[in-house]
This record gives sequence, structure tokens and C-alpha cells, in this order.
Amino acid sequence: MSFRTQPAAPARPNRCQLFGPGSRTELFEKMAKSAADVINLDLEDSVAPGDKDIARKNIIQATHDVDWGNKTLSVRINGLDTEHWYKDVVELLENASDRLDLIMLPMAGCAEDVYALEALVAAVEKAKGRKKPVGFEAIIETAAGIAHVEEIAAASPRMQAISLGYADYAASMGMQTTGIGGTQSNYYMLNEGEKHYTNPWHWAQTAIVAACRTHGVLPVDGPFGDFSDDEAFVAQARRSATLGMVGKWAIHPKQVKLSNEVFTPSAEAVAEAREILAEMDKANAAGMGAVTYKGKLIDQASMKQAQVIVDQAELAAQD
Ligand SMILES: C[C@H](C(=O)SCCNC(=O)CCNC(=O)[C@H](O)C(C)(C)COP(=O)(O)OP(=O)(O)OC[C@H]1O[C@@H](n2cnc3c(N)ncnc32)[C@H](O)[C@@H]1OP(=O)(O)O)[C@@H](O)C(=O)O
Ligand SMILES: [Mg+2]
Repeated sequence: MSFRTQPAAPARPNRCQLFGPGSRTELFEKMAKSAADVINLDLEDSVAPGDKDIARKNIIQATHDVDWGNKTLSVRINGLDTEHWYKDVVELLENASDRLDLIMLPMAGCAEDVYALEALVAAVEKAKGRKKPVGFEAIIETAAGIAHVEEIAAASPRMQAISLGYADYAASMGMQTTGIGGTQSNYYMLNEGEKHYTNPWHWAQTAIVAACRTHGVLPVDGPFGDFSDDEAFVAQARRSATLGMVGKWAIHPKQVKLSNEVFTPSAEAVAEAREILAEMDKANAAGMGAVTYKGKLIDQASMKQAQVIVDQAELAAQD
């Protein structure tokens, strides 16, 4: 390991983040009753421009009136290039209850965006004597955001999670698609007349995972727009879990169960991970650093891999 060790990410379940517009109050109780680990009440893209003020009032009220259980409660504010964001922050932190856990920063492009948000948040928290500092999460969804993802991940001790926002990311990168995540019909390799589809989001996903893991932040997969296609949602979620992401957004309640299943290690995977740890403990006690398990090599690194699976299962069991 480098002398600069890898900090642990927040030890809380984040298998699914269910989004809902702050302008649709009839959804709030349903969101609170869902199996999502995180609730994102939205002031940005799912709220029409003319409804920003009422959505903000609805969300503030919901922090007082709705029983969010042990979920992580996050509010997505508007982007720092809008006339809304400062009102989102000030009115939220002047009026919302202490139930508010996180503020989600969309369209994050550089560390200075996080710095500006934190300066305003800290001032209002101080002015109002708020006892519980809010945490941050950010969305990487522009060319600048992915280009500066590491400085964004490192920009504040409040930063708890970073997500990939597929639609804005595609638009910002000039990608020829209106798809929100998933397989893209023109992104394939041709070999002897056969189309082999590959993943146009792979680089962005792995760049987010690397930046997050380096700075002790949770990497999260963003939205999958086609909520009529469960199989494609699960395929995208499985790729993300394999890459090291801890969860995925749900833009419809039917996606919550699918996401929780993918990001909760199966009983078989946990049993095998525990066997690997036990086999390696025996090997180390016998002075062997590398041994064979089910015909394959396992060694000290295998213990770290197995511990990831066990830790994920233990977090999911917290729910
Ligand atoms: C694109 C990227 C994003 O910004 S994604 C995050 C922002 N988007 C959202 O927050 C959208 C959230 N989802 C919705 O607004 C709605 O689900 C919908 C518009 C997609 C569909 O609404 P509706 O037609 O009302 O849904 P159904 O009739 O199928 O509802 C069935 C049932 O479920 C209840 N419901 C609907 N939505 C939700 C929800 N979000 N949470 C909880 N419950 C929900 C609905 O009331 C019905 O309930 P009932 O059975 O009791 O009637 C972008 O940032 C990027 O990537 O860059
Ligand atoms: Mg967006």
C-alpha cells in the first residue's frame, strides 16, 4: 500500500437513491415508505422552472412532517449557474429541520464549486445555530466535472458521495444519443460481421470510482431512464457494482428493489468471501502467503477483495 492510505468511505447503506420532484408532494410519503436507503428530494431537473419556489417550500415542510425513518435524506439544489441555488441553500438551512442529512450539488465542474457551496452553507449554519452540519454529495455530469473529478472528490470533508449524471453528461460531451445510461445502439465493434456492444460510460464510471476511493467518498451510479426495461437496468447496475460503485439512482419506485438486489451481495458470494478469509487465516498461520482455493490462487490481496463483499453485506444488513 502507498504511504498515503485509502480513507474509508461513509459506513452507511447507499444501495439505492430514490428521486422525486419537490413539486409532487403526493410522492413524499411513498418515497419514505420505499426500500431505498437514500431519498433525493429534487429542486433541479425534475421541477419545472415556474415551480422552484413552491418545490422548495414543499421540501422544507417535508423535513418537518414526513417520517423518513432511518433513510439518508438529501435535497438536490439547482446548479451554481442558476438564479435559484443560493435561495435553495439559504431557505433550506434557515427553515428545514435537522432531519436534512445532505445537499446534492448538480453539474459540479471544479473544486471551487464545492468551495462556494460550503462557504454559503457554513455561513447559514452558523447564523442559524444549526447543530448538525449537512453533508454533501455531487453529480459528475459535464465534461469539466469528469475532467476535474478528483479535485471535486477532495474538495470538502463534507463530501460523502459522487454520482454520474448520464443525461447531462452525454449532452455536455456532445454524445450522439438521447439515452440516459445503458447500451447505445451505435457504440459497437464489428468483428467478422458480428456487432459487439461495449460500454460508452465505462471511462467516466471508473474515473469516478477511482477519485471517490482515493478520497473516502461513495461512488454511485446515476439514473437509468428507461424504467420499462428492468433487464437493462439490472445489466447497467451489475456493471457498476463490478466497477466498484455502491449503489444506483431510482427514478421510478420499481427500480428500487432491482437496485437493492444488485448492490446487496448474494448469500453465496458472502459465504465464499468468508471461506476465502478463513482459508487465508489458516494459510497465514501456517506461514503460507498464497494458497489454492477451488483451484485458484488466493493471497493477501484476495483477503481485501473478500472483505469488500463482507463489508457490503454487513452495511446492507443495517437497513
Ligand atoms: C436525468 C437525470 C436526472 O435528473 S434523474 C433525477 C430527477 N428525476 C426525477 O426525480 C424523476 C422521478 N420520477 C418521477 O417523477 C416519476 O416516477 C415519473 C415522471 C418518471 C413517472 O411518474 P408517474 O407517471 O406518476 O408514475 P407511475 O404512474 O408509473 O407511478 C406508479 C406509482 O408510483 C408512484 N411514483 C411515481 N414516481 C414515484 C417516485 N419517484 N417515488 C415514489 N413513488 C413514485 C406513483 O405515485 C404511483 O403510485 P400509486 O400506485 O400509489 O398510484 C439528470 O440529472 C442527468 O442524468 O443528468
Ligand atoms: Mg443532470
